[in-house]
Amino acid sequence: MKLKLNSEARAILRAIKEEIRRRTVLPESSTLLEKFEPTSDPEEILRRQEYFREKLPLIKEGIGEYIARVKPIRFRREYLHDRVLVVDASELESVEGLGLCEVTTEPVESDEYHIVLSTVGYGIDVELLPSQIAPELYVLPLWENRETLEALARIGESLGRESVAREILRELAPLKEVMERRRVLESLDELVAEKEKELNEKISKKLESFSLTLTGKDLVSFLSELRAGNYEAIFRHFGEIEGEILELINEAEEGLAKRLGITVELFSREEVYPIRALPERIEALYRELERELKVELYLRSRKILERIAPLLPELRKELESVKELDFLRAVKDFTKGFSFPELWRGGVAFIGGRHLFIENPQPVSYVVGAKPPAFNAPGSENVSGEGVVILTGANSGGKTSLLELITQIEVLFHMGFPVPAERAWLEPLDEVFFFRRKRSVYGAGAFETALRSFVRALRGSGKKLILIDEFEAITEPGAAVKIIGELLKIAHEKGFYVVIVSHLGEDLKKELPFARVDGIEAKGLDEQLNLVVDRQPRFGRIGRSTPELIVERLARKRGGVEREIFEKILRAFRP
Ligand SMILES: Nc1ncnc2c1ncn2[C@@H]1O[C@H](COP(=O)(O)OP(=O)(O)OP(=O)(O)O)[C@@H](O)[C@H]1O
Repeated sequence: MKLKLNSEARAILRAIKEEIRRRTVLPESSTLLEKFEPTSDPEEILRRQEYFREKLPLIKEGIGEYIARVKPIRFRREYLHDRVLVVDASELESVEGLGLCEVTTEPVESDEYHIVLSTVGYGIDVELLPSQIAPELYVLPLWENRETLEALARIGESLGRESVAREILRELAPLKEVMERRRVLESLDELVAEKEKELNEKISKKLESFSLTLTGKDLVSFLSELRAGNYEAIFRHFGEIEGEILELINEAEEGLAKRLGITVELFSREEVYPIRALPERIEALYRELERELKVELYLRSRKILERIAPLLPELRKELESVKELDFLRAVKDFTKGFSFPELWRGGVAFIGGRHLFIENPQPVSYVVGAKPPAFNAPGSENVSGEGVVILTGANSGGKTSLLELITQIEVLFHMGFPVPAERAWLEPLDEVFFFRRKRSVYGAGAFETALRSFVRALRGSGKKLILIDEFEAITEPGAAVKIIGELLKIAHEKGFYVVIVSHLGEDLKKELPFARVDGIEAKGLDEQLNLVVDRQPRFGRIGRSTPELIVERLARKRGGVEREIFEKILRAFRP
């Protein structure tokens, strides 16, 4: 049973949804709003209230930051070109269906592929399961989404439970080393170039200091050796430096080996200076490392997956529930200070209602229909269960805003949400109509349209709330009294709840003894003749209008003949 809303009431529903939507941080969370379409079913309203009562308190401050860091984790089926699977002919068909990698029944040259898997003993033993053939397809997306896992773990903590994401993160830890080596591999060229430069700088320094030592005492003995034809000694001298250079080369290669986790022989020993890393050796090193890392990654992934595979369904659930948490967080933020309305069989009543879209609104209490025993707004003794109310009062007093507030409260109530009021008593309705004032459109067209929609609202039966903002603006006051009078009689007979804004309170009251007339009034005028309005309507009292207040003020301020005239005018307002 959906609550029916006319187009202007629906616009308020849309505005409310937008408020919640803009508070969510994930793109899909607001789809949950679909589950909270306004309903007329009291049971369903209570169920939703129960849900929010239970869930909203669980949402802790700061959880939004983690929610924002949760990205979807996508596991994609990919064809892996780096491996081959050697199987028995009988298995061929079913395994090709998996579409994960090359499959053959013949033994293969191991150079062709980095990884050779087999069910028949030609490579790494596997069963024909995606998790054994291509475990990286599961493990790598998780590794790449560590931030999401970490955020999930934090969200779990904030909810007081351990997320499976924490466990998955722990299991993924052994991948770190392989992934680091992969990174190093990717920058192998730069790394080698850097080492090469460093090495040549060291050698060049050595050579400089070597030439320096020759200029000293050494030079004399060097020359005498030369004169004596003792070349052996001279070569020994050079040999010494050569040994030192070789040592530097070894050192550089050892440094690289440490980072790459593999023995390395890259630099040519033929030339002395500058030393060059041989491109074909770099290439060979790259290939060797690549293969080793692929195999290593495969083996570790397989082992990790064995342990985390049972956790993945739960992870999926947790990821899904983040949307709900995001939604709840948005609702919690939007409904801060709101309260859950009580189900009530007598119309609409609330204490301290706060308009959603007015900044720092003056809280307003209001009642249409039966008055709840605890409804204690000032002046409520003048309320005696009227279902039809005529709302009168000063221009810009807040009449339209009050109709909006009533609609907001009704819409939120029927969505199962808390409402912006200290306390509220609300009856589940079948239909809510909100007719805004049609601004200064005179003429038969607008009048006809408005009249037709009112009559449509009055058709049929059921629980209805009809809010009408100043209908007389589009017709003549005399005619308006007759029309409104008849419409409200019908509404009264059918037991519909109506609030109608009108300046014709006086005349309508005469026609409609069953209706209550409320008034929003100015507390007075400030120095600039501006109204100081009390937004709280007075129950059962016609509101004085702006012109009346201005006349009153002038009557009080002026003296002599003028004052007499002003007082005369003022008396005309108060028959
Ligand atoms: N409860 C409130 N607290 C604070 N400001 C309010 C409140 N209600 C209305 N206002 C402000 O008063 C101004 C006039 O409100 P509104 O348009 O509802 O008055 P109105 O009585 O319908 O006026 P009119 O007679 O011109 O139709 C608006 O700027 C609105 O933001």
